[in-house]
Amino acid sequence: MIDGPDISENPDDEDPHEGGFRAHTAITTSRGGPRYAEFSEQVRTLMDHARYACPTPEMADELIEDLKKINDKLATVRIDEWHSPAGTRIDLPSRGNITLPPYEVIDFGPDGVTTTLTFRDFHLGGNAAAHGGHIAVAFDDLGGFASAIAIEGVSRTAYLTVQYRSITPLNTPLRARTWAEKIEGRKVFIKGTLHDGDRLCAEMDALFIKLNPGQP
Ligand SMILES: CCCCC/C=C\C/C=C\C/C=C\C/C=C\CCCC(=O)SCCNC(=O)CCNC(=O)[C@H](O)C(C)(C)COP(=O)(O)OP(=O)(O)OC[C@H]1O[C@@H](n2cnc3c(N)ncnc32)[C@H](O)[C@@H]1OP(=O)(O)O
Repeated sequence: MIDGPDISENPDDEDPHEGGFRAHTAITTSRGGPRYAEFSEQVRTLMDHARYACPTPEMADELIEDLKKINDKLATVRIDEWHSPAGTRIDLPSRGNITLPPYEVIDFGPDGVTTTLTFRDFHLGGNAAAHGGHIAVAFDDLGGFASAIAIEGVSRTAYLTVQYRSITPLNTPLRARTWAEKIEGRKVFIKGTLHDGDRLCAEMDALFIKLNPGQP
């Protein structure tokens, strides 16, 4: 174990979860192999292009065949969620989880978590701005991160409110910050901000509940 949240350094060597959630914060750097970062980036680029693509019927025919091959290949290496690299690779943006908009951790500790977060073409809401749902997704993960640091354990979101203050641009490195404002028993009150330079794009107010051992 290392200092900080209840972290398992060898999540493959033990029962990796209790109830319906991880018992520990699983951290890895080698799952998926040395080129897993490039693999993730190619998937993200595919998602970005697909969001804006308007293929000709002929190209759609070709793409469907190509994508079927890739999906068939990926299906052969599907494993359970507890052992998948996605979400545990702390050396990669958003811990290698392509579900999340990519963020890079600048700093984390008792004062919270600071990251550089970039919404990409895939996260388009409209008019070159990020979709509000994706902003909430980012806040949920970064809020969970700040909560994990604050309580040195695993928690789950009870509520999460976002105030959208100004347009959140795509393909622009933004500054996201989350921190625990107050802890009352199992209740962890988390705040968050998202800035484009000095401009406030969004704010978060959330409650995370520390899970009891074995809680589903
Ligand atoms: C570069 C280096 C990096 C190093 C990395 C290191 C660490 C990484 C760390 C961490 C990993 C990062 C991120 C974390 C990942 C993901 C975060 C996303 C999390 C989620 O995406 S998670 C999915 C969405 N989430 C749900 O799916 C929840 C569904 N739900 C439930 O599972 C239950 O509902 C639950 C468990 C929430 C509570 O249930 P429960 O039975 O345990 O507790 P109970 O109901 O007794 O409530 C206890 C007290 O909270 C109050 N309370 C409860 N709910 C409230 C509400 N809504 N509003 C106001 N107060 C509320 C009660 O009133 C009571 O208060 P009081 O004690 O005062 O009476």
